[in-house]
Amino acid sequence: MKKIIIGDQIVKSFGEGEEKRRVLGGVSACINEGEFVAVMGPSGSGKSTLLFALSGTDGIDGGKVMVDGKDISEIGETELSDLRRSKMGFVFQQPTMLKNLNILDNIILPSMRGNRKNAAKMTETARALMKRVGIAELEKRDITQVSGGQLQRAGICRALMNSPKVIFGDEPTGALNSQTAQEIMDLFSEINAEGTAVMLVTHDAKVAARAERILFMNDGTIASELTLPKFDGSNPDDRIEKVTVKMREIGI
Ligand SMILES: Nc1ncnc2c1ncn2[C@@H]1O[C@H](COP(=O)(O)OP(=O)(O)OP(=O)(O)O)[C@@H](O)[C@H]1O
Repeated sequence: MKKIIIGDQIVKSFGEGEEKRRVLGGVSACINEGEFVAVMGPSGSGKSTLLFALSGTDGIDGGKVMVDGKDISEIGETELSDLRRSKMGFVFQQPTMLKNLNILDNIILPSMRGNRKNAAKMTETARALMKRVGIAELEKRDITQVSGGQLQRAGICRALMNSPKVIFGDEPTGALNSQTAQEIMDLFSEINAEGTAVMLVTHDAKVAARAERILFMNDGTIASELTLPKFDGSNPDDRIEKVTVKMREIGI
């Protein structure tokens, strides 16, 4: 299977001098085309740091990250940001959106950079995505006039604007009630079933159980891995049970 992202022996530290702390201690992890990967582990184990390293959002101190066959340390800032914009989408716990723009413009804005000529096409794409995730009627609303779940749907539209090869999510359901979280996870599963790879950082076994590979981090390393069949909606409870058993086994 083709690997879209390869992280090889990634080392990352924060702080200086005596305060310096190694957060990733030589982590190797990849994302295959169309794969759904979850990253679990205790708070502070390095999950988000790994996500930011693999997506080229943050630099690393050692090792290598390859995106679509390119070593990202060997390309300039502009090429890296183009690569991130064209191949990756990002969904966070709470989408950061601009208060003075409506939902539609917030979805379009990040993909417009350097591409103003395509405004009509972008609007068309955004409208199709909004319809698809069930928020078509909200395009003119301010971001303060929608629910947390609706805002997260808008965040997912924004992440999908450039048809990325991979979507990264950092606790995308962390701020949602369980019903809305389930709906958002259904959306991630659908997006993945259509061929987009997904990597989600989560503390929630229910969320991780949607993945086909779960990386369990501990203290800056991948302590264990669990593989499940691709999610097709069947046996959700069995999958969650497998994840929780594994979590207990490795003590997280
Ligand atoms: N920009 C930063 N500057 C300094 N320390 C940082 C920075 N980002 C992360 N850290 C530290 O690195 C460690 C790992 O952080 P990270 O956010 O990757 O953990 P995590 O497993 O995602 O945790 P959580 O589940 O709480 O989100 C933590 O001790 C954190 O305080």
